Amino acid sequence: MNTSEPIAPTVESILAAACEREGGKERLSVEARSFPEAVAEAEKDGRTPVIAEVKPTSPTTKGVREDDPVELAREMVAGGATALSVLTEPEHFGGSPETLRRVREAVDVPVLRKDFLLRGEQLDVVEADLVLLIARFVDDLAGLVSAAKERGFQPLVEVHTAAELGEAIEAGADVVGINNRDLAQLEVDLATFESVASEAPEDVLLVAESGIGSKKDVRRMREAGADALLIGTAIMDGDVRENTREFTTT
Ligand SMILES: O=C(O)c1ccccc1NCC(=O)[C@H](O)[C@H](O)COP(=O)(O)O
Repeated sequence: MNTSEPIAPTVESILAAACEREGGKERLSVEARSFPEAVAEAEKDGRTPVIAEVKPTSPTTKGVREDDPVELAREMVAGGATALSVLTEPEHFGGSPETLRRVREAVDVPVLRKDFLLRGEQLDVVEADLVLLIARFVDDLAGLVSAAKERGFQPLVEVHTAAELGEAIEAGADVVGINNRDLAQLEVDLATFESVASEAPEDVLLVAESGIGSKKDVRRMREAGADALLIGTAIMDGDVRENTREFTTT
């Protein structure tokens, strides 16, 4: 792991499970749906580019959403989502690679694989358009970014600090997610995006992640330079089509 900070016990447990998880048997080759093109299309239509997250549960959410994830995904797209994020982590988030496979087959927007991937062979478990790589947790970030690109995935490299942003750029990231949730302590602060985004080069596509719960938050992240927003909890809480519509229209 790429940090010496103390880590919350839940995150220790997530990482221990991620270390144990096996990779795929054969190297994948993916024909990815372009995320930058989907973002440009949303902007052209006057929709705020939102990655809506199919997140059945999480360590910081109460309860589990039992509805069919494919139905939820279709509703999110009907609400104007530019892309979807699907949890594939089974132990703490109620996700699975099979859920991602079914969702990607059912929709035509780009789909992000949301997991805690640590090694190249773990990329080979299921096809997706984007894969999340968390700078803080990956030892060889440049190696994993290259491994993802070689397979055809678009890596979304997640950072939480300006130093991690520098590592992500150095590693070849074109799409960077700035997570407002501190994965060491699980605290959320939207000021994180504002301070880290101000250090980002112009040509990087910036995604504001976590803790976005209102139109006011959307405006705040957009004003700070977010090209797109990743929203989970606030979309999963209630009518997902209406919630997605609320965030995609300003
Ligand atoms: O969401 C959690 O509880 C969580 C706990 C431990 C590690 C990661 C966690 N979330 C990962 C995410 O990045 C979010 O699912 C995503 O950014 C959406 O956030 P939100 O809109 O706040 O649900």
